[in-house]
Amino acid sequence: MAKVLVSDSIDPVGVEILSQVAQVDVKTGLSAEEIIQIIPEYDALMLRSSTRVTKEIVEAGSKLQIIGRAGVGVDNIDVPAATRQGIIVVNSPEGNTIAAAEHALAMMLSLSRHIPDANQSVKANKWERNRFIGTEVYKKNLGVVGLGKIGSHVAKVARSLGMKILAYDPFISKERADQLGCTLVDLELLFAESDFITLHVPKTSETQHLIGRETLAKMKPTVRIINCSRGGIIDELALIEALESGRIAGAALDVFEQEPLGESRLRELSNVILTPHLGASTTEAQVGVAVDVAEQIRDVLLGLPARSAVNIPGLTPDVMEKLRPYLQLAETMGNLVSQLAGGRCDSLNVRLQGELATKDSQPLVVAAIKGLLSQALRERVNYVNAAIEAKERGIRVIETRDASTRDYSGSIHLEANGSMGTHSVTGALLSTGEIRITDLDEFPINVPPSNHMLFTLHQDMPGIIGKIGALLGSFNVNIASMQVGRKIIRGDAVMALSLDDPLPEGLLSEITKVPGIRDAYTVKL
Ligand SMILES: NC(=O)C1=CN([C@@H]2O[C@H](COP(=O)(O)OP(=O)(O)OC[C@H]3O[C@@H](n4cnc5c(N)ncnc54)[C@H](O)[C@@H]3O)[C@@H](O)[C@H]2O)C=CC1
Ligand SMILES: O=C(O)CCC(=O)C(=O)O
Repeated sequence: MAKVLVSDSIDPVGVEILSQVAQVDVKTGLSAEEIIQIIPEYDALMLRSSTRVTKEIVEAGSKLQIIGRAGVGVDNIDVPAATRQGIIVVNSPEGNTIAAAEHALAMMLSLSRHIPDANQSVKANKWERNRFIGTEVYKKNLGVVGLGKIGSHVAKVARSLGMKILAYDPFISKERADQLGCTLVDLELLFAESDFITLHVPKTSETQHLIGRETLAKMKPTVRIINCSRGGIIDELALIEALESGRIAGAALDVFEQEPLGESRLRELSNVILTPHLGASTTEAQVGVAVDVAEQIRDVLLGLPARSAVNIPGLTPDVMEKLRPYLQLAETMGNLVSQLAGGRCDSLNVRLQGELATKDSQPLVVAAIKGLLSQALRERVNYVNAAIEAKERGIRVIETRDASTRDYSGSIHLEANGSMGTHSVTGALLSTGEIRITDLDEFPINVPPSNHMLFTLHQDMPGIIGKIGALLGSFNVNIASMQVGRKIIRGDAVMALSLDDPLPEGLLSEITKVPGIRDAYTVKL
């Protein structure tokens, strides 16, 4: 019989479901070393946010088929390590949405009316009515950073409280924001104009310290900040300083850079409310996430696909086998075109060409959408939810198939319309299986994708390539390869450069100032 280790406390209904197919051991509070000792016996691991699934744990789990996170964020699991080991990682993308949104709203109202302090005062036999003068949220600006599932629900409820919602989410269309009654603004404006700011973004390298000393300095002195997303999105030390100096009015935190919260000056501040990562802690959410994840673990142990795998597509093995090399191609092209078009795309045209123009190549469309959304949703987007996510974000996906062949037996052409205009790319595979970008904005090129890329649209004229090379050199950026594509001599052309180093800040705008350069884009693949 299969064995499942449940390493954090989950609702008993989850254990019941798992017990249908496996022996279930609930062992909470184990250290990493203790988990490493016992994990080789287990086929599945189920956890919440307390267990940190490190690379060492993953590598010790020689029998592990699946790791289930009873919640949304998988930042406590080394997903790349699990993927390398062929372990499916699943989560519950929606099970605790309402709970987390309601916690953020409760934190906002508690802050504005001093509920925790007033409660303590009455319990200490005091009656301090003048000490707890609050502030109304009605007609105030609420800045919502991250307008995904939780952020959207917060926005909806806050609107009914009479608040004006300013939202920042580079991956959400204006139409979707309009539907929610939110005004999409840039982060600068959101920070400057908000009376309350609530964070609902995943923890990524982009969101790490999204709020820090510099950004806090731009906020109103009356602003109150709520963080029910992840610790580390706010620079805790900078926040403490801003609260201590009265630079901002208050903060309510459910999540921390270190959990459980250790020694911290936060505990001494009267303008701060702290909760111990309770966002998902409602009876309903705990049942929801436990059922959602336990069912997926049960299914995978029975050899069935998982519905919310964050790292492995839930495709049937035979389709997967046939399309595998092209899935990566479609995903890379989706990622590339999303970065060229700007995050907020409202349409994606997918043209499957040559031998890919068949009915069962549908997963390639999904893979292209997954790539398109990967900048916004990271590991949260998968082959199962990509199409729904695109629909919810107001992205129109148009598929066409063209069986005629050109230089390659099969190729994928994508065109996306986003905040930086309409851009297109085509990609194909060499006989070795390597990916080539064969067309950019209808200009023929032939370059492999690489980690750091620079694309320019320019006028084909003598000296321009040298100028770009010299400019990059003066910033110590090494060029790995370079290609130019043009249709007519001295007409419009594109340049595609693979770089060994990321482009330093400010260099892109210098490039666009070079005479003859019309546009320049950096891309990370
Ligand atoms: N405190 C708690 O107990 C809980 C915390 N969470 C946290 O809340 C986060 C959000 O959850 P959901 O709304 O379900 O996720 P979601 O994926 O539906 O929404 C996240 C949104 O953030 C946006 N985003 C990504 N990068 C961004 C950036 N750099 N700037 C602005 N927006 C960006 C995405 O476009 C997306 O719309 C989760 O990642 C998790 O870390 C979730 C549940 C419970
Ligand atoms: O398991 C929990 O209570 C935390 C939930 C959470 O942070 C998440 O779902 O991302």
